[in-house]
Amino acid sequence: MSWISSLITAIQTRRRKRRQPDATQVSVRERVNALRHLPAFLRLVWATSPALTLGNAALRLLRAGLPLATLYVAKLILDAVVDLTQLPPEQRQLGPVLGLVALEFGLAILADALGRTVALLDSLLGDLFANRTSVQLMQHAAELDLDQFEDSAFYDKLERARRQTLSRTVLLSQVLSQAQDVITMVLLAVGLVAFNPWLLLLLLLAVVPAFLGESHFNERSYSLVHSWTPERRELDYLRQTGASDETAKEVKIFGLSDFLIERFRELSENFYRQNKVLALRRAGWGTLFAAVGAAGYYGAYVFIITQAMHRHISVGQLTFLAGSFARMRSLLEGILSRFSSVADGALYLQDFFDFFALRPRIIRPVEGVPVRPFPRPIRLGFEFENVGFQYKNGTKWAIRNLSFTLRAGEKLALVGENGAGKTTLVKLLARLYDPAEGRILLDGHDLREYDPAELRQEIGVIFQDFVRFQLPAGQNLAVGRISERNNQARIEDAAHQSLADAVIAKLPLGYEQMIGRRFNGGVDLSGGEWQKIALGRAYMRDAQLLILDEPTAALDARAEYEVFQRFNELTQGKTAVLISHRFSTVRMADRILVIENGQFVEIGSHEELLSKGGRYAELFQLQAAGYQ
Ligand SMILES: Nc1ncnc2c1ncn2[C@@H]1O[C@H](COP(=O)(O)OP(=O)(O)OP(=O)(O)O)[C@@H](O)[C@H]1O
Repeated sequence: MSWISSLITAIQTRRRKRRQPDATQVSVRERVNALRHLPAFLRLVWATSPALTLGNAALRLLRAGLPLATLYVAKLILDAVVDLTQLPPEQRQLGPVLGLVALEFGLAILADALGRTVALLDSLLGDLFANRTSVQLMQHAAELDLDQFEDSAFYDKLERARRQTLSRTVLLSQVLSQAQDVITMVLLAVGLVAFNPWLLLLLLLAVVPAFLGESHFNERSYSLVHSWTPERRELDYLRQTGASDETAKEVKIFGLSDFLIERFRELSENFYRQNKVLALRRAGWGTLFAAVGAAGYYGAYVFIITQAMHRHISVGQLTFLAGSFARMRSLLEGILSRFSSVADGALYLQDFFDFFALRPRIIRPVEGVPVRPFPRPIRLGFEFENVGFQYKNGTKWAIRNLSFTLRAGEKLALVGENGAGKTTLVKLLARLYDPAEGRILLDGHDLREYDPAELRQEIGVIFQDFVRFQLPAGQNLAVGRISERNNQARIEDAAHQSLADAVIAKLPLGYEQMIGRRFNGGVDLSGGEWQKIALGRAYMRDAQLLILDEPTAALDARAEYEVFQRFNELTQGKTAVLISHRFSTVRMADRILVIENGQFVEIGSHEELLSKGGRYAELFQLQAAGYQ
């Protein structure tokens, strides 16, 4: 049911929060500022493949000079033909003209070949770049702290960074094409300025309004998309919830599809309406600016024709100038409108770099300096000293003023009602979070003095909401110690200890059988069978502290009894924490810690606590009465 409650919370938060469209708009300055990310972006591209980047740049440079060369050869051809027509027929030599035509033909072939090669290099480089950045994204996400994942602003950032993988490869070819076109433009401009500098001014007047219009609308469009990130996340969530194997059962039983579809429709139509207004205005203004551009072009054309009529320029020059003016106009339009999309892409880069700028807080105390080595074996154990912790998005303390000792080698059971703080305590032990108050000591030293990676290696935790990996059965166990994934004997041993061996024996392909429904040929397991597999992961681990957080809730009574019998035998001398709501399991522990509302209530052995007649005794009798 957790997905339903998160959906309802999401909807309620959305409704409470009346969005102010202007608050998220991106200013021109921000867009231009975002261009500062381009050097870092190009460094990433270079690091992806220096050879492809260099090859691409060199070929584009060559390609940039071709339009000018082609126009010039065309001018030479026309002038030569006009000259020939002035001569008597017997003196007309076609040879030089044909030579020039052959040259232009060669240039055309070269331009085509270069264009294709550049496109090929772009796509190869783009693919490599997308792969590399996706890997980096995953690597960085893996380094971040758990509470960063629980923050919705972080999630939006992650989603934007992830979504933009494809557009970053588009941005790459846009930036490179932009550089190429600017070079072509400068070369053509030199020719135009030499003839008449006013033509250049006319050209700018024709194109700049279109550019400003284009950037304005791009900006609005980015703002709209940006401000809609949470809603898009919700749309994805609704789409997935409405049609996925995981939710189908409850959606059907509770008749939720109309509720989900209605919400989807409401959100998507709202977005459509806002987007439509923008698209219509963009199309209207775009047409107007294009007309201004055309007027500028034809004005210049008339001017050049008059110059030719008065014989100030030759026919060859006429075509050269008209051709280069037309070419420059389309180049300039392209450059200016691409400038908007490059600035747009650069804004997305900001999300990308913002994501990479997030730093985890739970790290080795001082990078590079040796940290306190993890004790092998643990001598004294763990000590909670007035520990307090509140979740970032929590409204109250999940744990407060908690002090107790988990002695080395003891089996400690945690007892408390739902929401008492048992799982939170375990997460603090594994340093998925750090306490906000007090401290946790390991053998007398603050847990923060140890390397968190080493600490986690020494701790094996199986959570109640363990992950059902869509992997073959053997690999699903091996995730407990992934470096041993090829050690079949160890996997089978772990399966035997967690009773998963009997489950796997029934699978058609045994340890090779894909489990879970997502992939072809996958076989799903029952809740209890999955738990046996997950428990096996604890035995794959060679940890000094084992924590089982209600991993047996779905097991039948006999299986749970057997699991814990084995667990006791197999963890002789090891420190262990068990969380269970079943007192038949809890009583097997050496000591039991009872917590309520995140606070210490009592600690002692089953017998001690029973004879004390406190909270534990009360809960125990309550459950025992249920069985009578
Ligand atoms: N990620 C989270 N963000 C915000 N609050 C949380 C989060 N996880 C747990 N809480 C809150 O912290 C408190 C303690 O939760 P915890 O999961 O530790 O309880 P528990 O004793 O393990 O409960 P259960 O027996 O139901 O598993 C609860 O009030 C819970 O709502």
